[in-house]
Amino acid sequence: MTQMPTPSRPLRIGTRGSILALAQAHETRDRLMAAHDLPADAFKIVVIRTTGDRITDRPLKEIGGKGLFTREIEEALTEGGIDLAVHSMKDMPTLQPEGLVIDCYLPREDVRDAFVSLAVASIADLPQGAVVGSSSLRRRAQLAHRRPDLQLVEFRGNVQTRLKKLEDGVAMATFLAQAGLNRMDMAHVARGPIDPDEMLPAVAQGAIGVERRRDDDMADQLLTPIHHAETGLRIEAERAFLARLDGSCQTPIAGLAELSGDRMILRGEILRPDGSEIMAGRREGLATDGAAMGDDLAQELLGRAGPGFMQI
Ligand SMILES: NCc1[nH]cc(CCC(=O)O)c1CC(=O)O
Repeated sequence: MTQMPTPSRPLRIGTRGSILALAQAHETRDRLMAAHDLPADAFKIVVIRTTGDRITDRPLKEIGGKGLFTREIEEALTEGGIDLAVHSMKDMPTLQPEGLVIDCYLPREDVRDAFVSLAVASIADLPQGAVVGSSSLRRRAQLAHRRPDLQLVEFRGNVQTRLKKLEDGVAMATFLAQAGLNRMDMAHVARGPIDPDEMLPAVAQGAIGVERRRDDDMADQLLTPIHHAETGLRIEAERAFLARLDGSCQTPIAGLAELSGDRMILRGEILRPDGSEIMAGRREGLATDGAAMGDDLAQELLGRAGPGFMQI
């Protein structure tokens, strides 16, 4: 336990207001309380509404731009309205604004996608031509690649909205991150996680990062004992892979780093949005070399794909 100065005011933790985001903010607060033996009222959770929360009637890829779920939160952090920001790393742009840094990661949850259906137990059990709901470019492309017979429809909204759509017969199945379901105690709504060999997850899926102002030494000291180093190494590798590819958020990208002792295996893939083509590869090396492995793997895939691949 570190000896912390008694804060003269509560430490403000910024988050989105969704049930999942609040669960993540509370987990962060609880870990900080335990690490520093601080009471709950040493912290204040501040809910911030983002562009992605406001616009619910259009697919996110149409709204475009990076950081739909994070921009307003980062602005509040920069301006000093909050002291920490808790993020799903999956939603984070690869670069943080000047003056902000993410160097604290909580232990990663399940990285896998979950299959959700009231009718069938798995992708393989979906009948020919079945309708599947997803607005994720990656999941749509991966599914189209595996099962070109399926019909894809846009599906947005929170878990409840999506389950209602399944009940109403809008689609026979959909996908959610297993991590989000676990954190909301809602794993029972899914049929179970999908093996990454079948559907490679999004970069940083299941990982929570805590952002702070770079020059805020108090925040740095607070966060150091709750940082999970293994998660940090994996996210560093996956995000280096993403950063090299990231020219357009219109390209389906998947990536997953796994550790075995001091070794890391990084898998990555890029797909055509219609699933007609996939470029996949892997790197193995020292866990501490993840950033170089990610960058190198991305360059290999870009080279194999050729210049036209990343544009639609
Ligand atoms: N794109 C929204 C989003 N951002 C993070 C999660 C889930 C939690 C996580 O991956 O950490 C989700 C929902 C989902 O994909 O089902």
